[in-house]
Amino acid sequence: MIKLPKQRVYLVDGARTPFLKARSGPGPFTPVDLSVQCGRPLLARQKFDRKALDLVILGCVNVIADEMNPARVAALRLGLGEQMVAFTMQINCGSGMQSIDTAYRYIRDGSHQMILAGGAEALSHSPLVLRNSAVEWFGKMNAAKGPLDQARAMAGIKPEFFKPVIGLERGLTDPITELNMGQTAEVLAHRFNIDREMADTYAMQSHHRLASAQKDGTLDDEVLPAFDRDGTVYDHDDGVRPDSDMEGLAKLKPVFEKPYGKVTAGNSSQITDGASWVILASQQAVDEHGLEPIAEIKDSEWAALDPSIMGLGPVMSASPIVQRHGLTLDDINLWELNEAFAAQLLACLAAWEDDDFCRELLGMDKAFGRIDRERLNVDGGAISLGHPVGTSGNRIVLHLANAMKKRGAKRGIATECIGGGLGGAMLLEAV
Ligand SMILES: CC(=O)SCCNC(=O)CCNC(=O)[C@H](O)C(C)(C)COP(=O)(O)OP(=O)(O)OC[C@H]1O[C@@H](n2cnc3c(N)ncnc32)[C@H](O)[C@@H]1OP(=O)(O)O
Repeated sequence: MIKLPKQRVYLVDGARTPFLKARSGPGPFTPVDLSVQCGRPLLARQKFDRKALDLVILGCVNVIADEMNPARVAALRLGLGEQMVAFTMQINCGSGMQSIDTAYRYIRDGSHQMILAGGAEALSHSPLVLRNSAVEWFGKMNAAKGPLDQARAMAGIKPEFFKPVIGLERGLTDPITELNMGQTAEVLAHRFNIDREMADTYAMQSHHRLASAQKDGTLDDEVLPAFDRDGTVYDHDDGVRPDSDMEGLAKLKPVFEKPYGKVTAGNSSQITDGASWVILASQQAVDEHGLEPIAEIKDSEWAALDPSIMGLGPVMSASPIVQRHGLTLDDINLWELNEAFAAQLLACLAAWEDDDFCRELLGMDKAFGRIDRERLNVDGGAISLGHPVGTSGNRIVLHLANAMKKRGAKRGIATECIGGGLGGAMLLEAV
């Protein structure tokens, strides 16, 4: 058997679009448009020739019909040439991290030197799935020959045809448990006693942190403006509410469990469009092209758990990484834990502090420990900037690398929960 050399893998640069809140209709950009919008300026600022890239991988949950394999469509629109191999990955909210992990493993194992790995999602363009009777009716309409046939087919129209089976909830219901993602957060709020005040306090902090990062220029290299065909410029994450306060948050009614639930529009991640790319390179590519890495990727882990408590995916995936490196939670200087819901994130923190949970699910003899809140999601997260599901995993790795560099942090973990009962985590180290 051929044994390939293990190479060190570096994150050398990355960028994303602003995250744009999905409003009533389709937003200005499709997943590929978003990928091209941030991919073009990202590649333009590199020293290396585009031909030095070996592969393009893109995570995307809701692929749209005229952009099948969006990775390849984006690669061609980015001018990466007909020879560029490009594939798309789907593992729900883990898609954008899975693209980085796959790139990391290819480079580490020696088969590739430099890979463009991204995530793209336009939730405002999510396909509407119609019931079979409606699809049959559209088929008859299409096949109708002549006005009489058409009139006959038209007469069969029913109002129910216009009610999608999967519609504006955008595929956010788990098919096995039939729980909406928000309901899984309610399960965790109940299990770990997360009350409304705790969830709202966390949500308010997310908005304040993002607002301050936007103001002080922290995101300037990371978030590149996007331009639509009318010349409108989109230059910031537009879901942020800098003036968010406890009074306003407290007025919101629970959305997923009425009337006593804890999860509201204010303490949930937002439905958003956005894309993100990172460039990963081997030591050889770094030396050859004179690149300046931001961080080194040291390890990754995927975990599976009961879909109804999928929100604990970060605990199940990040813990084994910390353990196998002989570290404690306190040795991790920065955390990016995707804010699917405030209650879900707080439940993860509570689980790590819970003797019973750590015994039962992590096989430890007591609680793992406490994560310092000042090291967690330091510049906001999906509650304030939104959660384009196929993109977020990519964004949190990119932002973790940038935040580690800015703050001189030695180690960081990016981790997220994944609908369907999975979790993903990556360990980064300063270079
Ligand atoms: C594995 C995983 O990652 S699972 C997670 C996957 N993602 C999800 O499940 C998405 C979860 N989020 C959602 O489904 C949606 O955001 C919902 C259903 C919770 C809310 O949807 P919407 O009602 O469209 O939310 P919207 O952001 O428009 O807020 C509704 C109202 O709440 C109020 N509101 C929202 N945030 C705040 C806030 N911080 N302060 C005060 N009021 C607020 C506003 O009044 C707003 O209406 P307005 O802006 O028109 O005045």
